[in-house]
Amino acid sequence: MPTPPKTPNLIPARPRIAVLLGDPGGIGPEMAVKLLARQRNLDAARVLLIADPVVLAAGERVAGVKLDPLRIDGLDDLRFEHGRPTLLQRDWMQGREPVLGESNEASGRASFEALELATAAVRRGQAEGIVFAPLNKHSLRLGGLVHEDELRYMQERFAVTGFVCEFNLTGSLWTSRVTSHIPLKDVASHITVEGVGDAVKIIASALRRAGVAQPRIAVTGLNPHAGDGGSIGMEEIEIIAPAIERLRAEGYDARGPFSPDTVFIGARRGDVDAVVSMYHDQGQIAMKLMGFEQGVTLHGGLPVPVATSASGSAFDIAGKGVAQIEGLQQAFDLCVRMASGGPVRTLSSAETAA
Ligand SMILES: NC(=O)C1=CN([C@@H]2O[C@H](COP(=O)(O)OP(=O)(O)OC[C@H]3O[C@@H](n4cnc5c(N)ncnc54)[C@H](O)[C@@H]3O)[C@@H](O)[C@H]2O)C=CC1
Ligand SMILES: NCC(=O)COP(=O)(O)O
Repeated sequence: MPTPPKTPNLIPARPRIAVLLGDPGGIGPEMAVKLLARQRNLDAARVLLIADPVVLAAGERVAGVKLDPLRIDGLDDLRFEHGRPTLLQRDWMQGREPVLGESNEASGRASFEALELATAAVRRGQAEGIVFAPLNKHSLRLGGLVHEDELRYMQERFAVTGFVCEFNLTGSLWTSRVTSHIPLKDVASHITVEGVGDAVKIIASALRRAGVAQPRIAVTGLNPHAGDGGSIGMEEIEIIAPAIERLRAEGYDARGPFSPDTVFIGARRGDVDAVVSMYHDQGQIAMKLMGFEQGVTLHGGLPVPVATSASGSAFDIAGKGVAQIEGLQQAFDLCVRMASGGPVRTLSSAETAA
């Protein structure tokens, strides 16, 4: 009879994480290769790298590192060896080198197909999480994405009928948003009592899972100065304040509506655990200024953690070898912790370095 391990609690769960290179024309391949060149990441998880070989080779050249993957032919053949990523490669680019610094159909298709394969691995019960290096939404569209964004695409692939929402994390502060990747001119018509309620509830639930028993959630207004008593717009009075009242009656510690331009002053000093904004830039400009390098995006509402860096495809520095990977590292760490049932917060730089 085999001897049971003496210290089972110290054995890492090593969840299976699908890792994607992101947009071939950007810094994603370089970032993903740098991430997987860190031995501690291969010790923490069983990595399934899904990649086009030409894009991977380009990423290796820019990063100045060569990975030593275990190659498999398909998901039916999935296996892992400790300390090496498993590589499932597909010739999406048909042998063509990625064109750095631009969006095009080939890049979009390669990114999109890799995402499709990663969701297939999850659906087949062969991966407990997904981490992708930065995608580019314009390329994705050229490559066939018809959804609002990759989150809504994954929602459909995972047959999630409930509300999904992007979370952006920097340190211990979280944000969610009522609208996400839609034109600014359409935002006001998408702000509803139900939408505000959904965005607060989903982040409250995520924070509770992260160990915050009664999350304090600040809700922004839509208009300058949260409407200034109705003199600069009525959405606060007619929609957002009633939504907050309803949430408070249901037991949520929702506060506001706060002026969108100043809400992060209190949030930064720890007055709240999360900020729910009405649209992308209300939250992301502040979050990126507070911690662009460490920022993480988590795709809330999906059956498994799907995480990426807050930073994007950075076409302006593609191929230069200067891409930082702290955000992607944080995304990977968070995904591994969530997939193995551990704490959900992001770590400080000192903790990450330890
Ligand atoms: N994780 C993801 O998949 C994300 C994807 N995006 C996508 O990226 C595309 C471009 O977005 P932008 O707004 O131009 O923002 P961006 O984050 O790609 O670039 C903004 C600025 O930050 C710099 N930068 C970005 N990442 C860096 C890194 N890792 N190391 C050093 N410098 C870095 C860039 O050089 C640029 O000056 C869009 O299509 C957007 O949808 C944006 C954010 C996250
Ligand atoms: N799905 C990742 C993503 O869209 C991140 O970009 P952002 O819109 O949160 O800036």
